[in-house]
Amino acid sequence: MPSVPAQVTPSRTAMADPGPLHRLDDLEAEARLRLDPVHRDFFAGGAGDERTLRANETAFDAYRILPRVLRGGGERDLRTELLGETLPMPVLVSPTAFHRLAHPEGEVATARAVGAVGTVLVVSMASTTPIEAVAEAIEPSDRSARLWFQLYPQPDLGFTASVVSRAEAAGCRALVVTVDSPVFGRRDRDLRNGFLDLPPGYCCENMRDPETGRVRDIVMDATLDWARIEWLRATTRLPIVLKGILHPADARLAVAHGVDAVLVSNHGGRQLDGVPASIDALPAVVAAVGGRIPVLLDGGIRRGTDILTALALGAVAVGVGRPVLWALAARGERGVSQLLDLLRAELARAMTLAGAVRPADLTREMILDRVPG
Ligand SMILES: Cc1cc2nc3c(=O)[nH]c(=O)nc-3n(C[C@H](O)[C@H](O)[C@H](O)COP(=O)(O)O)c2cc1C
Ligand SMILES: O=C(O)C(=O)c1ccccc1
Repeated sequence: MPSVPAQVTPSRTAMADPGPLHRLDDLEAEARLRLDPVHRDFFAGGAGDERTLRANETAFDAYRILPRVLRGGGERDLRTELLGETLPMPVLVSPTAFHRLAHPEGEVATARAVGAVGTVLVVSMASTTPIEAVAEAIEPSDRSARLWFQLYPQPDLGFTASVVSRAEAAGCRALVVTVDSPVFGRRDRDLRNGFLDLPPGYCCENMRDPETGRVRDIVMDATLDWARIEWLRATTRLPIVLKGILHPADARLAVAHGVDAVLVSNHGGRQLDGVPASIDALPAVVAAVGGRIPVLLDGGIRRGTDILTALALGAVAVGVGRPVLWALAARGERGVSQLLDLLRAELARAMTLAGAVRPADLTREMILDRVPG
């Protein structure tokens, strides 16, 4: 029998081509081998007992797809209109912090991969690469790629305005304002691991003060209210997306305040534990918005069939968070490309099998809900 080396942790330099990607789950397993366990817990974890974190994925089990047959149509057309632009598919990359903890190339690798596919990367305010460098990473030939900027509005309005100006100047096409975080969620894994801050050598580059060069801490602001959304509306001409809407009454208020889109999200189960899975909160928000603005969703999207279910329940597009971090940690830029290609292929196949040529063909009647496990 050949001897097996005791050292199983693959080194990055020695890594052979990982080959094709058949299953999104494989990325998480590969990432686990490569990540510092403390960072892995930060990426994987949720708030409290992680009930919402688990629910985001398992809630999809209660929905079944009722396909239509004999509808023909040939090749699928996944193009999606969103905020005045055409995306190649209804999938965005949701904002996640600290990509350089997943891979040395960090947000630059993510941006190159998303750029090549031509969809939207929502760059986190807690990015470990400055927004300008993320924008530069996208090849000029990938001009259809878009960056949106995720903002935690800071109590210092002048500083908030300067961050928004930076995002505008870097070419970001929308502002995604996270509204589910008036305070940081309590995450037991991070507390137990003592993960409180970035390791030396890393920082939230978008928090650098334009005058002093000092990097500020991100403040989760419990005074944030609708008046601040009005202030933002008057501060920027960029479209505003509110991220973290779950209650239909808030969706109505968002429309009333001239917001351009809402993103149904529970922050991947990292803020208030015990809130519904995103997919379960979606139908009521869609009903409240009544088609006046687009509704997006993130949380627990792992399969093309999950995307199909969300679109049929009224989302215009979905975001993926953790899968991108696993892809980046496991395989770098190539992993993120493979992940997006896999989701696109799975969605196209699911739509073909369900008899939908375009996302608009996916309707509420094609989903059976409350199916017992
Ligand atoms: C490690 C990590 C960091 C995140 N950082 C941010 C952030 O900086 N800003 C934000 O609005 N949301 C952040 N999120 C939430 C994601 O944007 C998204 O809502 C969530 O990950 C979607 O769920 P999924 O991971 O199941 O796809 C983060 C999520 C994770 C897992
Ligand atoms: O961890 C998060 O979910 C998150 O949103 C965040 C925000 C600021 C800094 C680090 C992470």
